[in-house]
Amino acid sequence: MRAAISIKNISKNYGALQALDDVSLSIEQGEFFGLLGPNGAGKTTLISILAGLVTTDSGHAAIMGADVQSQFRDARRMLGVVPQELVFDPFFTVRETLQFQSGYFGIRHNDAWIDEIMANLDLTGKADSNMRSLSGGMKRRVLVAQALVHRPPVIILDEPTAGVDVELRQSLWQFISRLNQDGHTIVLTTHYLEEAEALCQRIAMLKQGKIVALDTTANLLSQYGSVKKDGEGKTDLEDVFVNIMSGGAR
Ligand SMILES: Nc1ncnc2c1ncn2[C@@H]1O[C@H](COP(=O)(O)OP(=O)(O)OP(=O)(O)O)[C@@H](O)[C@H]1O
Repeated sequence: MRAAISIKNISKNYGALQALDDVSLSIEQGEFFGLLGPNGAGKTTLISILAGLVTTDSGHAAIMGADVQSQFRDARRMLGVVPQELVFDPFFTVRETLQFQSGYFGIRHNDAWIDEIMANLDLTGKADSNMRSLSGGMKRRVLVAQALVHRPPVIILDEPTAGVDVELRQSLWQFISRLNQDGHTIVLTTHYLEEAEALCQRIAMLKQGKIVALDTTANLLSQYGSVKKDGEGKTDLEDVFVNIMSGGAR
């Protein structure tokens, strides 16, 4: 079976800064995968390369077998990206925003699917509201909806729960988990490590542009978790993250 995402020896410099240093990674179809790392580790740069927004200096990446540069259109059609930044045209309504996004992928008459996505994200009541009138959390829901209009098999979410309330986080995770159960490949970046621990089957950790850990969540916990001094209490992904990032991993 083709990998959902294949990344081979990718490096990327911004001037003197090496944002990615020979990164290789394969994410299988149907995985719920976590891409973690401190601020500036290179997560968004990697996602931008996969989305065709940033070019690599060396290496290759493919989405469902389609090269992100030489087969850009095919690769982009296979991918839905929920970006970190809340960027919208303030004059469109929610429905228009989603129709416009469908048009970008050459899809007409997409209203039945748009209605279904909006219902799942509790956006139906806001369908005719202008984007500028929405709260930050509602805008975040529209970003998720936008990523799904063309029914991509692979979905990347770049810190989708930054600054959103508990209720939305939970409904978002229910919806994303259901998409994963339906066979979608999900890649998540987040600084909420308890979310990654609960949701992701496998995790890669980036530090200064390099992959410093790549394993199942269970293996990372058993190999890099701290044994609490009093012998009580469970180790968690935050322990693992701190241990790996401080270089103190066993
Ligand atoms: N367009 C750019 N020009 C110059 N430097 C950039 C550019 N984009 C990113 N960088 C730098 O590349 C490095 C990696 O940034 P990136 O945004 O990929 O990290 P990140 O892991 O997504 O961080 P965060 O968790 O803060 O979102 C950082 O040092 C950043 O300042």
